[in-house]
Amino acid sequence: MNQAIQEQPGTKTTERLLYSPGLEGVIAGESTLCQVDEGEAGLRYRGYAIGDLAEWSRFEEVAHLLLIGHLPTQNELDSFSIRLRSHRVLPEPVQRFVDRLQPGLHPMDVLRTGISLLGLSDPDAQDGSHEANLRKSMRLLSQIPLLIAHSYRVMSGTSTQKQDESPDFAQHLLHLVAGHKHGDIGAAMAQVLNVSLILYAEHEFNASTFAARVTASTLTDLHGAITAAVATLKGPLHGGANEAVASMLIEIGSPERAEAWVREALAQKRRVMGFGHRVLRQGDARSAIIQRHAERLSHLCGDHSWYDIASTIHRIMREEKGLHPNLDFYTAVAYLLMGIPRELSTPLFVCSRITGWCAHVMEQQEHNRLIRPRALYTGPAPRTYEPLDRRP
Ligand SMILES: CC(=O)SCCNC(=O)CCNC(=O)[C@H](O)C(C)(C)COP(=O)(O)OP(=O)(O)OC[C@H]1O[C@@H](n2cnc3c(N)ncnc32)[C@H](O)[C@@H]1OP(=O)(O)O
Ligand SMILES: O=C([O-])CC(=O)C(=O)O
Repeated sequence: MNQAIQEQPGTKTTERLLYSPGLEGVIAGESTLCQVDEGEAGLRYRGYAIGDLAEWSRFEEVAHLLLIGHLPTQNELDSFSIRLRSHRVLPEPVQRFVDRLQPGLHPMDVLRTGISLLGLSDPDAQDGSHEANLRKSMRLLSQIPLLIAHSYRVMSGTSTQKQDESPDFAQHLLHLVAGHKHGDIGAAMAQVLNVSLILYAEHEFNASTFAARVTASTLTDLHGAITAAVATLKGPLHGGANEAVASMLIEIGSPERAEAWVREALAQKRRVMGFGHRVLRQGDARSAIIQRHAERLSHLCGDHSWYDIASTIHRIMREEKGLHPNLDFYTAVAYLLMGIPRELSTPLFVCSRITGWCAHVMEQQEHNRLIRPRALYTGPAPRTYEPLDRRP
């Protein structure tokens, strides 16, 4: 038994087992994918610092790092990108599902069901080998943006975008979800989206990844594990927080209203979305990176209002609660500036986290042990069974 865990506040030991509500502080498995550290090292993917990856890489390089295991050479990146582009098509049954969607559905629910359907059409559906899982992961990485964009367009009754053949993942995604963006501002938006995809790609045993690993640990299929992960990400305590932050910024509307709004929320003991973290109690290294990009994009767009509302909330939360923003907070500012519909904020998270999820599913299945913890029973003491006709 791990001594550090025993010392966690709120943990109780039963006769032989340890209990930590919400599994806080529990090491639930091993992983080579990512190191979450609040200290100097910050966050690292397979050993590489998040700051370096965000500064220098294309998202496809990070996807290659997580899925294949190393940063690609130029040749490897070219063939990885060509493979991704070749998968930019939705299978017929999925396209039919999309074409019949009605307005009013949440894009995360559509995505969850759509990914499950993609599993039915996948040519490797019945193959659970590592090679097949890698092929499925690559297909999902390309199909998910199309699924999100096409279904959003059907549900909102907007016209179909002209096909964008850009080889660059972030540029293609921006075109799909926010339309064509021209000139320097378009290039800057694609660059910030690229950074946000890198920051969102992986974060060890967060709730959605853990859900994927629990599902994968029964040796079920990859699409099933990813469907569970998408359902888990949707909640506002996890990935759904980026949409909730966008809603909050829109509701506040102008920088002058921000301080009163957040003080009122705190007075009513409401949670302010985009703040706090189960593990990163001293701050989220990713937040400072996306904040810097959101501020730069505000200058370039000549629109400071979202950023100013956000920085006022940030100041009050620090002063009043000592809480730090997490990755979702300033990401919402960047996405609003890009013209991304707020309901697509969490689906965009999926476009990136699919890499981390798939890498975890493969890692889990390669060193599998069924994930099956215990519960601390708190129900009634043993009692006598009364047959139906003798119950009062
Ligand atoms: C990509 C991601 O998934 S990052 C997380 C995204 N989620 C959010 O932004 C939602 C808002 N944040 C939260 O709800 C929480 O901070 C969580 C769920 C992320 C972490 O929660 P926990 O580890 O369970 O923290 P916990 O609930 O113990 O909070 C500790 C204290 O901080 C307070 N607190 C935590 N987050 C917030 C918040 N966002 N707003 C106001 N108060 C908060 C709690 O009320 C609690 O105060 P108390 O001790 O006076 O009761
Ligand atoms: O680690 C977590 O609990 C949540 C998070 O920041 C992420 O999934 O990126």
